[in-house]
Amino acid sequence: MYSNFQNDIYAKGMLGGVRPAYPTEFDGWHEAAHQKLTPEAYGYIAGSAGLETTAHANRAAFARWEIIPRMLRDTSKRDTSVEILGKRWDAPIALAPIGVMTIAHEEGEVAVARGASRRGVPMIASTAAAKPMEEIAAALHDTSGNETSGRGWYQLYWSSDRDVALSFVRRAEAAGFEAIVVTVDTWQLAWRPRDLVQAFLPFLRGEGVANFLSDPVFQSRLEKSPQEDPEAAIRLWGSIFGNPALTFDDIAWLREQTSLPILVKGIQHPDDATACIDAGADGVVVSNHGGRQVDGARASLDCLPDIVSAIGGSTILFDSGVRCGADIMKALALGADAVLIGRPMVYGLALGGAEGVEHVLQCLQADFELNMVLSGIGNVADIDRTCLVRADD
Ligand SMILES: Cc1cc2nc3c(=O)[nH]c(=O)nc-3n(C[C@H](O)[C@H](O)[C@H](O)COP(=O)(O)O)c2cc1C
Ligand SMILES: CC(C)CC(=O)C(=O)O
Repeated sequence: MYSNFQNDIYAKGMLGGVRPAYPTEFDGWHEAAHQKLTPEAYGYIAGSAGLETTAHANRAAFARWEIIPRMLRDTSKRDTSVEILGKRWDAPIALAPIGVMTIAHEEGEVAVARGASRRGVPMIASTAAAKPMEEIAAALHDTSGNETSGRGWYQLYWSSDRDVALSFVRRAEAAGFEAIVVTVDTWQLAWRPRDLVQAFLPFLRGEGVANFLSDPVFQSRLEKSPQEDPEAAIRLWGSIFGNPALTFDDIAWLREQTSLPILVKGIQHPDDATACIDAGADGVVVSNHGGRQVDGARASLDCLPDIVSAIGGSTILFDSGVRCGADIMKALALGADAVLIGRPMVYGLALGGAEGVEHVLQCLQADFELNMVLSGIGNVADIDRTCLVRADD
């Protein structure tokens, strides 16, 4: 039971005089991480596009839904597990793909992988990770210590050099990642004022390009190795990173290249969701990239119900604005199969590396479980639209 964590905290405090090493909710993680991070790293992580209207809308959308807890329902048996793409997850939570995590902590995605596997939470490793995917996979699957083997998916930023994109998929298969998540909303960075005013883009100093620099196909495009001529390697990265020409036909093409499940991340319109499934994807991630791409875009949570109506039965994951157990419950009630945790995890990483990630996940798992059972629901499958009302009704 995840909620044993609550008892542990009280017992350690009252019997041993020890308080938790880190805050236990989002604002606390955010504030403490703000103190620790460099101004540039904080701006990159916390910032969003434009006036950050969409980032705020993501949160406001959660506030427009309210849970009506039901009483006197037997919740003595509780089950937070879900089945996603044929695999059982202990909780409806995975880690969102987040690039260049060495700006938050020196061990970057390796620490994220360790924290995630200790909590049994699947991790989606980003193409823009600061560590090569093989290193992340090794950390995920490392069962030394008391870690259990973790579960990983690979997030593909689809290069305009298709052979590089395919090489990433082949490497992901070989490294044991269990699904490919194609992110389609960020083939170019949006107007991000916090980064612009600090003129900060970590990739240009070689952070977050490890998957490219270590890739044999990428290397074959260079005259000299990335070690011999790092500047030329970064220039090539900049020119082939994203692919504005991508269409649903490419998703259909990818379907023929790999037997791994494919999810398309960054979907906000029900017709796009339908087209992804028609092209052979197994599901989508409803997401506006945490408000980091199209400022003025609709809140991600508000996009969810129409997409569920359009492609219900396919796998539907959700992110953008998930901060606490109640948010997880609301997203599930509106039809998501599971949610992805973004910034809360990054702040945990900044605070304490693998231990900080583990702590944040443990808090979210306990908070979710308690929210669910105290609402009179013993099983994730029973979370549905009847749990919620609109705040303005
Ligand atoms: C610092 C940072 C880096 C990110 N890098 C990636 C990435 O490499 N690939 C990707 O698909 N999404 C990336 N995202 C988006 C997340 O996967 C996710 O959609 C977003 O964080 C959800 O919003 P939230 O953190 O506000 O909940 C990034 C987000 C942040 C904050
Ligand atoms: C475009 C990537 C390199 C990173 C990303 O997804 C982000 O900063 O939101």
